[in-house]
Amino acid sequence: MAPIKIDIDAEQTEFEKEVASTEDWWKTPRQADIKSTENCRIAEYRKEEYASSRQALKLWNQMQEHLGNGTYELTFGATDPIVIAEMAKYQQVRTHECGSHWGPLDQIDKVQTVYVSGYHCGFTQVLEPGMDQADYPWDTIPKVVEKIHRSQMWNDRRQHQIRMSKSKEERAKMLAYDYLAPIIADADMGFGGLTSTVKMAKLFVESGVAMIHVDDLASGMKRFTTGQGRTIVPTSEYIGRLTAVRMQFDIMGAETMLLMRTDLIKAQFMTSVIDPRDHEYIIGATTAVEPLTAVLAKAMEVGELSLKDLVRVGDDWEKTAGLMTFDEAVKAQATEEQYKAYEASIVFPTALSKRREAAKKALGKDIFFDWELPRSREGQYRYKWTMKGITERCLAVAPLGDLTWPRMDFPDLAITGEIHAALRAKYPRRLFCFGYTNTYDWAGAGFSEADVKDFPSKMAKQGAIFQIQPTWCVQGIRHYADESAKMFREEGMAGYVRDIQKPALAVGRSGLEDLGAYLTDAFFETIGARDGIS
Ligand SMILES: C[C@](O)(C(=O)O)[C@H](CC(=O)O)C(=O)O
Repeated sequence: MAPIKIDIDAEQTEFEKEVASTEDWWKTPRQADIKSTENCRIAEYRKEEYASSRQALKLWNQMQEHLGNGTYELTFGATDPIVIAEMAKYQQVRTHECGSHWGPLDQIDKVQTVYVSGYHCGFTQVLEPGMDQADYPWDTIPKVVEKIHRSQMWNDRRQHQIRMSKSKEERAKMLAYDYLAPIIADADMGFGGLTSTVKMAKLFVESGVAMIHVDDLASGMKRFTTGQGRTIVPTSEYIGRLTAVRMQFDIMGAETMLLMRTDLIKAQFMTSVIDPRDHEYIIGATTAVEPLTAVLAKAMEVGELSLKDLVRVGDDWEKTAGLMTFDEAVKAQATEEQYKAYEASIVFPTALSKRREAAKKALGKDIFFDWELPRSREGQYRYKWTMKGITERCLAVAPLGDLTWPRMDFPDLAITGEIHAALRAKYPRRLFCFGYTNTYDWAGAGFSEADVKDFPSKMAKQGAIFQIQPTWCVQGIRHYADESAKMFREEGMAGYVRDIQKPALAVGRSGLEDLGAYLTDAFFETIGARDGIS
């Protein structure tokens, strides 16, 4: 291929125009709360028009409305286009007669969006299924989002074709649905190195996603049956992941939204102590015991130990190690005045080395504290989650994205209230997410049915205007599939006609029009292909 001739001055003028337009874009209301990366000088910068931007603006506007009205979006996890098409029937009713005008605000109800769960995709959308370890290829969920978005666009076209084949009088009697619900997808921890995070962010924009969430979990270190569930990465690594996404969205000029999730709540481990912002929360031994790994190695010499056996050996070791944070170790040995003097001399973020110096100065002696001794066989450091630690981390990354999600698998308005208030003290328009789990025992925790009904609106009043039940796509589908399989086994077609076909046809859900029978035939009419019969 022969090189092209470039007018250097014209090229420079065009690039400066692009830079100027990016800086103007960053001043729009949608972008105003975001600290974009100063990357628009990156030569790769090319602002394109993306469906992702259209859908992100739609989602952002929905959120502004919820923020203004004290309402909230509550949706559930799904990946099947048929499920997602049915979800659209519980969204605004749009009448084509008034263009793309949405139904009145009071018609905005829940289920205005679609959530794509990593937990679900890691089992159903991959060649090799598995538990929610986010160990599947990083392009798995972007491809699922693209499939969903294409099906939404197809349904929108199909619906338009049917409607415009009818008279105005007939159309006035027909319901129309907004199939183009914004899609929010689980981007897990960004999938390893920062370049894979950048590529994943690019693929998500090109897939039509409206928003993704990225968390601070360590890759592949979740444990599900031993109670040692969550390992997180240092604050610096978390910031790196989110900055990689922010940079890629900025390079593309995409309006795509970023939901920043932290799994600090109930986290027990951290992969590294490289960031002094985390030192306050790292747990160490305060007695000169053998390293835990040496004790575990000895225990394993006597024979095969299960994970739970190893946890038990670890629990026994803990009783001798005096595990606590450095501040707790100082407090245990200081007088009230000495501890006050110690606290007054440390400012955030204070590395352990500085804390040791401050303690020696305040107490006149060294404090024995060794965070290496409790390290696990995978090298994890012990971590103590605190409200202060969560708030610090959420504040550190807030300007990089749109919403904050301090993930917790138990509904506690006191915890979310404190964290959300701390964020809003600095970022008054901060929006939040809350996710529900499929196993929480609401009744056992004292919630009445009325409490459960009211919980989402109470959470919304704290700013969590985006709420998800991500695992309906596993628990819900299993439940209905189980019922259907049982019905087929026990009653065959009689059960199918009674329980599925009759109620479905009663509301016109034959499946034909939903799968495009009219549109396909319209192709034949247009192409003029005749098979000699029709
Ligand atoms: C939201 C989530 O990331 C998902 O993959 O759906 C999971 C869901 C769950 O485990 O309940 C999560 O919250 O980690």
